[in-house]
Amino acid sequence: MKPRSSADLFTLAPVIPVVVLDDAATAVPLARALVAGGLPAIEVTLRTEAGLPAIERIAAEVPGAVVGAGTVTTPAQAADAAKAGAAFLVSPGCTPTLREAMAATGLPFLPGVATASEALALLEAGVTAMKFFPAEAAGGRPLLKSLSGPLPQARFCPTGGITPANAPDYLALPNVGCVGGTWLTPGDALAAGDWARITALATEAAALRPAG
Ligand SMILES: O=C(O)C(=O)C[C@H](O)[C@H](O)COP(=O)(O)O
Repeated sequence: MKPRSSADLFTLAPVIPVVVLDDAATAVPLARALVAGGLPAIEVTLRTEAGLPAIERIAAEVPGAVVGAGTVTTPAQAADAAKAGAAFLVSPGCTPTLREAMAATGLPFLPGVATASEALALLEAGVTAMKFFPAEAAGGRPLLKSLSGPLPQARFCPTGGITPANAPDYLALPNVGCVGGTWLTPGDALAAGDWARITALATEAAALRPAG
C-alpha cells in the first residue's frame, strides 16, 4: 500500500529501517529481505551517492516495498528523490523552505524536530506527523511524553539511538506512530550479503507491535 498521507506511514509497521548504502547493487536484495521480515517502509538516506539509484531500483523492482528518501536537507534533494520514485521523504530537521519543497512534491513527509518550538512551527503549517531526531540525544522518551500534554496533535517517529531494547518503550507512548533506526541493517551483514540475518532482525522488529 502506498502511503497517501504522512500519518499513513505510521500504520505500515512499527519500525522504519534507516538504510545507508555504499553500493546501489545491494538495494534490491536488502529491500526484499526487509519486506520478507514484515517491514515494508524503508528509508534510504541520501547521505551516500548510492542513495538515489538505490531508491530508483527498489521502487522499480520490489513491489512490496514502500521506499522513501532520508536525510533530505535541500529542496533539490526533495525533488530528485520524488523523481527517483520515492514514496515518502524524511528530513533530520526542518526550515520553511525545506517544508515547502517537500510539500510541493505531493509526497507524504516526516520533517525532523527536536523541540516544542520546532513542533509548533510545523503544527502552524498544518503538519502533524514528524520525525523526532536525534531521539535519544535530544531527550528521548521523557521529552516526547512531556510534549504529548501541550501538543497532543503532534505524532512522531523517533529516530536516533533507537534499539530493540528501548523501541517498545517509545512505541508505548500515545504520540509515537512508529520508530526508525539503522539497527536492522548492520554493516557487516550488508557487506556479507547476509539477507537471512536482516530478515530475522526485521521479523523481530515487526513483532514489536501489530501493524495497523
Ligand atoms: O541521516 C539522517 O537524516 C538520519 O536519518 C539520521 C538517522 O535517523 C540516524 O542516523 C539513525 O541512526 P541510528 O541511531 O543508528 O538508528
